[in-house]
Amino acid sequence: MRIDVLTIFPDYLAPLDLSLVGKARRSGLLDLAVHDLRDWTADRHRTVDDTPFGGGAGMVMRPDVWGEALDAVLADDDAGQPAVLLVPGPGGEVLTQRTAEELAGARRLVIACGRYEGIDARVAEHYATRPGVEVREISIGDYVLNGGEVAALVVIEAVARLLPGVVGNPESLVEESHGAAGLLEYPVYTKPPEWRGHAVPEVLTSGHHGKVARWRRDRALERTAARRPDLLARLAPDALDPADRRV
Ligand SMILES: Nc1cc(-c2cccs2)n[nH]1
Repeated sequence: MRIDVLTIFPDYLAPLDLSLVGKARRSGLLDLAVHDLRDWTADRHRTVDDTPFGGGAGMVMRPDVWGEALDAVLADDDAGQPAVLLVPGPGGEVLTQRTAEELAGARRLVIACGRYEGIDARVAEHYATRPGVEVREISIGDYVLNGGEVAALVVIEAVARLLPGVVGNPESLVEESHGAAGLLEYPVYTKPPEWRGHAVPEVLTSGHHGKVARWRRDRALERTAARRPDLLARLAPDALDPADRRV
């Protein structure tokens, strides 16, 4: 997968050199480039914004600069791959694990990080008509950030970890919260067996794999019912087996 990020704060994306995403880039599993939007400005001051038509506070990001940048980035591809143009914003579709799974299936993501009061609306309008480009505005939650860079980091991590080969044990993707099982994850423990008077649940040290699996499933169901009953309601009817019903 190829991901291009356009931003006026490239250093905000420095964490993408670290940990699993950094490893995926170095191993070639993920081709990720961060671009400084100001490289496509034409004036001495490298201006990317201007006052809003209709008045009001703040500044709006100029369509001409974004147009030059996006044309250049979209044109730079090996075989005319279709691209998803992601525009982070509080008014977008809220990112869920399902969205991340969908995006992980894309060949290319281009992420346009807005700042100020946002990007001129004609940019999204224009690229939505571009063959081979799908425009999606993405929110990472119902709160307001100062720019799209943090949202880009969240989207990239949620997507990159789903790419084959990025996480060591793909099985762990099934039982994590919001994973394929559709439940919250069960509680986990490691050594020492007793810590400050708290013992590890005996079943986990019994060596009885069937009982451990049942215990974990029960805890995941209990947690989901207590904290996120909405997730239980969404489960496919056949996702719960008779043994689950007793939780
Ligand atoms: N979820 C979310 C995204 C955002 C912003 C993206 C770009 C500017 S503000 N705020 N909240």
